[in-house]
Amino acid sequence: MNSAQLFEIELFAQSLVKGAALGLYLTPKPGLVDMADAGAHPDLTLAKMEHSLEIIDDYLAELIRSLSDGERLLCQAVVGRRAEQVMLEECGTNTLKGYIFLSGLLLIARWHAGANNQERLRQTVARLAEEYFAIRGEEETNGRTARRRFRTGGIVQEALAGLPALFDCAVPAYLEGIGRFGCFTTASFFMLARLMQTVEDTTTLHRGGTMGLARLRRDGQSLERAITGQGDVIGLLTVLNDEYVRMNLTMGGVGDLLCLAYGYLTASGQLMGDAGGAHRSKPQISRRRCLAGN
Ligand SMILES: CC(C)(COP(=O)(O)OP(=O)(O)OC[C@H]1O[C@@H](n2cnc3c(N)ncnc32)[C@H](O[C@H]2O[C@H](COP(=O)(O)OP(=O)(O)OP(=O)(O)O)[C@@H](O)[C@H]2O)[C@@H]1O)[C@@H](O)C(=O)NCCC(=O)NCCS
Ligand SMILES: Nc1ncnc2[nH]cnc12
Repeated sequence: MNSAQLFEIELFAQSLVKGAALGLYLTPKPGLVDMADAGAHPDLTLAKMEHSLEIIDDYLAELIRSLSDGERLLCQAVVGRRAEQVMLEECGTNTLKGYIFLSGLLLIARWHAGANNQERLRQTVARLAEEYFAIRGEEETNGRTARRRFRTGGIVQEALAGLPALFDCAVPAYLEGIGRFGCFTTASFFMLARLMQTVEDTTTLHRGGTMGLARLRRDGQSLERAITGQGDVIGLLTVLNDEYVRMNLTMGGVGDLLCLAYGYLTASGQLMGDAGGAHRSKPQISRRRCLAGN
């Protein structure tokens, strides 16, 4: 390992931490913690989530140490488990459990894949996930129960398939949003809308069953329609958040994948649509269509 490689992977890790912060601060998000409230998570606060960002930062740094020491995946899995425990002990609850796994897997894959090549990265994620789930002992988690009960793949299938919700859904949606609306916030809600329509979120299934997931899909469609039809997007999201709080409905998997997409977009220089191949030109910022400017 040379210093350029180390510098690159450290930048990648920083992007993943930044991604988690961007995902957290996007407001409003139905059911999730944001700057306005804790959504349908009475056990969470913004301060606890912010503390989780520090834990993620330390955890990714520890993963880099393990990788640069040439350790095997099994050791990185131990580092991940430790981070889950630290989060439980210091925050008193699961804050970003899914993100610990997803960001760690993507970082490890980036290390092994070398260059910033999306196809190679996806294949490496899938290969590592296969290796990881072959050695991992099963435990009784909400996710496992939901996967069994609702015959769904959840985070396990997402990882084994090379993160399609990230590469086929969230990233293209964000870039399409930037191209169409020229606005970070609108593109972000567009990405959120698509994720809501796509992710097999086991936290939603655990809280609300198949009806809950169907509701998420419908709300994702309504959100997309509001964005493309220039409706009251913030108003809609605020109403949905109130309803999710009342119904005890959430979408932790969508939240994690939103954070991961921001992280990947940052790392690949595409967050502002101004680098990374397909989107080299600066977006045309139209204040009329930009929610942030309203
Ligand atoms: C592989 C593991 C991540 C274990 O996963 P499993 O599904 O068995 O366990 P869960 O405890 O359910 O955690 C999975 C979390 O993943 C998020 N998620 C859900 N669906 C998806 C999806 N389709 N795609 C991606 N991600 C998804 C979700 O995380 C968010 O929700 C959390 C809140 O969840 P929970 O505590 O269940 O919610 P509540 O309803 O509040 O619970 P109760 O109070 O009712 O009990 C929140 O933290 C978000 O992050 C799922 O929770 C894994 O544990 C593992 O193997 N880890 C190993 C170590 C590691 O990370 N290694 C890294 C490198 S190898
Ligand atoms: N903002 C958020 N609130 C609750 N769980 C989450 N998982 C990922 N992001 C989240």
